[in-house]
Amino acid sequence: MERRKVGILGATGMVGQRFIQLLHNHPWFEIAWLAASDRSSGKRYEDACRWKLDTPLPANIAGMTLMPNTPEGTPATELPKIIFAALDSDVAYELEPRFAAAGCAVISNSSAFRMTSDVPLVIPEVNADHLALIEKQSWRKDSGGYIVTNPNCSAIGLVLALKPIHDRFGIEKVFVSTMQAVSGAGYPGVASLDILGNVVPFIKNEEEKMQEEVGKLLGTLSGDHVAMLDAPLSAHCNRVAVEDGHTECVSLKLRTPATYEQMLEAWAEFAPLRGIHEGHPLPSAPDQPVEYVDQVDRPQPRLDRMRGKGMASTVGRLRPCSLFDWKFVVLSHNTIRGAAGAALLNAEILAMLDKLPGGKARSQNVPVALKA
Ligand SMILES: NC(=O)C1=CN([C@@H]2O[C@H](COP(=O)(O)OP(=O)(O)OC[C@H]3O[C@@H](n4cnc5c(N)ncnc54)[C@H](OP(=O)(O)O)[C@@H]3O)[C@@H](O)[C@H]2O)C=CC1
Ligand SMILES: N[C@@H](CC(=O)OP(=O)(O)O)C(=O)O
Repeated sequence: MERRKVGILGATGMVGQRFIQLLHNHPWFEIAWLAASDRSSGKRYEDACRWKLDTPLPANIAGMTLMPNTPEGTPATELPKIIFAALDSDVAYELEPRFAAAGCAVISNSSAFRMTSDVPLVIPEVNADHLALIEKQSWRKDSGGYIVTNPNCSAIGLVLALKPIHDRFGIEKVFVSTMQAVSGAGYPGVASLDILGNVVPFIKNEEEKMQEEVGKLLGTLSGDHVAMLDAPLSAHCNRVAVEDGHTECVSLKLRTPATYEQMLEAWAEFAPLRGIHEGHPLPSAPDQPVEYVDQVDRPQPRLDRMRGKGMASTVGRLRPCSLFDWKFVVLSHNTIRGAAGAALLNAEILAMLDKLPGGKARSQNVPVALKA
């Protein structure tokens, strides 16, 4: 089957590189267009980018020329209708709407529009029904284009672990303290003299983003907006000297009591995309979105971040909490499940729902709950 052409905005950055890695040999999508800042425009990708991943830069990408970063900079017939965006939020704020207005599906990583009422903030296993909001966007009505976002990298791992618990027992309040990898700050990111042998107890805007995004992700779609989850969350966010993988210590108060076995059962049985998997797999979806590890000293970033090819959220150390009900540790890969892999999964579910511009349905077998 012919693959759909896609573009990457911010292709030279940490998340842009992950997009290239994850899209290499993707069964549904093919990279046809790359752009970054004006500094990079017109250069060959291998000359503009400092490739930082542990797999080789694909040869077909190395020689591609970076295009201007506006839709007008590329002839309309050559501009892909699916754009993965990995831009800093101030740049995204300006550029993403221009691509949506030009008829592109903008699958964004950035925080710029996550909390905008008609923009879906989506983790497919958690709230795929929120994708219906794209139909409320003026770009969609005018040109067919739209913006869909994935959450902050710390919010994603946490919400995957919270969702099955919330569905069964209800969440009343959450306290979370993070230990976030340096790759989360992009490249070159945090200076080595600031982070080596050190912990930095501040990441700009991170605590605020976690607090509000969790409310939207676990909220309820109500017509043209999402009614936020009514449960307070307090976050402490810290930068630690880890390369990849965000670790989070979580304490939870539930609305109805749950036993240890019931908590583990909720995580083990959480497989909302499995029905879709059976006939028409989403290529990037992990079979088990939340994996529980029994060992007393896990999860650990180096040992557990690649579970589910970097798309699983790993939970461990479930134990009673003397302040709330339960406490545990969550780990997820910040540039795969927390960024490029999350966006790719959003694009895959949009393809399956036949919502990508210029496409045709991947499946006749879309579960009723997802028929947005
Ligand atoms: N790293 C992570 O773990 C996560 C990151 N994110 C978000 O993803 C986005 C990208 O992050 P990350 O890849 O880490 O950042 P980087 O700093 O590594 O990369 C930034 C990218 O944006 C490009 N860029 C910079 N200025 C402009 C401009 N004016 N116009 C067009 N392109 C521009 C850069 O191009 P050039 O090389 O030419 O300068 C580069 O490709 C951010 O919004 C970030 O918050 C989200 C979740 C996790
Ligand atoms: N701020 C995160 C990464 C990130 O870019 O978050 P966001 O996508 O919300 O801007 C970190 O430093 O680890």
